[in-house]
Amino acid sequence: MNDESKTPKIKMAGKGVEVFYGAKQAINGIDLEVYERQVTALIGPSGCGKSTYLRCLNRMNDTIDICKVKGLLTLDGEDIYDPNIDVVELRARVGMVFQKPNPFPKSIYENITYGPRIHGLAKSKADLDVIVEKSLRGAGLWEEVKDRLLEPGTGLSGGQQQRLCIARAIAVQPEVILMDEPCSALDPIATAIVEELIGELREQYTIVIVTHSMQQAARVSQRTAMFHLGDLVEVDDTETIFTNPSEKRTQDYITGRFG
Ligand SMILES: Nc1ncnc2c1ncn2[C@@H]1O[C@H](COP(=O)(O)OP(=O)(O)OP(=O)(O)O)[C@@H](O)[C@H]1O
Repeated sequence: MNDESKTPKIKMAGKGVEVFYGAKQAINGIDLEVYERQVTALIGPSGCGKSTYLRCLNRMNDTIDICKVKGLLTLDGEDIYDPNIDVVELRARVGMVFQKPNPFPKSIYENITYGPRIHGLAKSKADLDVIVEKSLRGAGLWEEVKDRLLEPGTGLSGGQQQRLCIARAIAVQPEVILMDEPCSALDPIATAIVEELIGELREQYTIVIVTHSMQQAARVSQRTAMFHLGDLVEVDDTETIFTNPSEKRTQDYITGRFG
């Protein structure tokens, strides 16, 4: 093993991150690093700020009027809240998959091609065809939909729709994929398929996932960050968090004593 394989690169970092909704503080000054090509899980009881923190990473909180973000957040060392940052481009580099599958009310094909079109990633229909096949294969959906690409995305099953949303996210060649409880609306079989997919995606992408399921965090992530009441309680290798956490609050949460 060379040094590089031992020390993963920091892909995204937060330093002193505070988030306010009006006068109410939801994140109390968090430092958190996300390593490249790893899955980082954000866990903690309801309302502790997991989704709020996740949304800081691609400035999704900008869409909420009363929300103010302070502190430093970087992507490859670059301040993503710098006024010169193009937010549309940032959200292509840091894509997002939501809790409820939300395909556009358009065909499977158009769901995938919308992003690449607006980002100018394709010059021709042939280019788009390649992107569609590659993205659907990447999301493990190609075999199931290749004969019905012009049918509405909303006609797919819930699990297929979520994989379509993952395909849509990867179609614009992101570097980071944020997932906010991506399996909470899925049945156990669809959940297992998406979890397996997350394992494959991390070979190419950096992933940050919010999950309420301890088992899911343990299965899919390499690092786990425990949140409580707007604080980062601790962050460590997933195995350490689940077998030997440093903090009592983490121990209590993972053993079901609160939350
Ligand atoms: N749009 C909003 N307007 C006002 N307050 C908000 C908004 N979104 C979140 N909050 C508040 O911020 C705090 C953190 O919420 P957040 O959704 O980030 O927590 P969470 O850990 O993701 O919760 P859950 O697990 O229930 O999804 C909560 O007190 C919540 O009520």
